[in-house]
Amino acid sequence: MSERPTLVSSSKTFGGSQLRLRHRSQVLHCEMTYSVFLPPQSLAGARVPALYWLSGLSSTDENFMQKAGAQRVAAELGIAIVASDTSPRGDGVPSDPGGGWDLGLGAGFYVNATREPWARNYRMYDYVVDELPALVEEEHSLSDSRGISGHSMGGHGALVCALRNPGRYRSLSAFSPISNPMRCPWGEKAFSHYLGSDRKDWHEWDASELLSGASERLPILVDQGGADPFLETQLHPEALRAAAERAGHPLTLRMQPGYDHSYFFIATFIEDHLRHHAKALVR
Ligand SMILES: N[C@@H](CCC(=O)N[C@@H](CSC=O)C(=O)NCC(=O)O)C(=O)O
Repeated sequence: MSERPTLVSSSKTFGGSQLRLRHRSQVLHCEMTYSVFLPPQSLAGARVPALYWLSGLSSTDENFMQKAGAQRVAAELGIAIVASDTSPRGDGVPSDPGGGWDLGLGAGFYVNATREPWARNYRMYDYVVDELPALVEEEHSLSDSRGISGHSMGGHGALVCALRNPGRYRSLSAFSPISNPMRCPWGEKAFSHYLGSDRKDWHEWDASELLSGASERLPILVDQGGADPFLETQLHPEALRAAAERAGHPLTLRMQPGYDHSYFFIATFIEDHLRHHAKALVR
């Protein structure tokens, strides 16, 4: 069990609390910061469900909380939101030797790295699936009714975390996910560093590969901007659609004409995602 987090900041919003906290991660061997929105129902003593949010490349725990505009509807629905950082951080944590923003700091890809120099710190999968929920459920009196969502690299993370852990999440969605990381430049770069060059080891971290063997058919909502500059090179939602059709997996993939990859797009459709999650989380 991790030691108790310390409060970095606290602001009242929509009758709830927007908090930022730091703690020592046993899994990542570094200090980590996370953000949590607690709805008014939580402050009144209810043990509320939580939506876990995973952000994309170059983000921290703050991007979603500051830009997505999720708090008003989360307060109405009585859902907490927990946003993780996107990689381990701090002195001694390695990053991209080439100085890129698609590997290393801000780019943990929500996998457990097996290769050096990454293996000691880069265990974001264990962090977001196990360590962080255990910590926040205890610290903020959240229920173990969990949903998961994310954007781009975080959309990939949300899909993989849910598909690998039947029963752990009650709801799943993603914005512009990297749907087939084994077959796009961002994923190939990250996986070859974190997991090594044997592509057989990559399958278990690729949502389009995992769908066929999924033992749970959790409905997935995906929104994808039609004017996203990364759509054709990096994201490949058509691979996820094809895998879902082959597997008979319930996927609602909505192409949204004219929208790009930014948080302006996420802010436009976040309410639909929160209501999708609430159907499974709020009883
Ligand atoms: N740092 C880069 C921009 C990288 C970028 O576009 N990141 C996206 C996620 S991309 C896939 O994971 C993002 O969410 N950025 C944060 C934000 O608040 O928009 C650059 O400077 O070009």
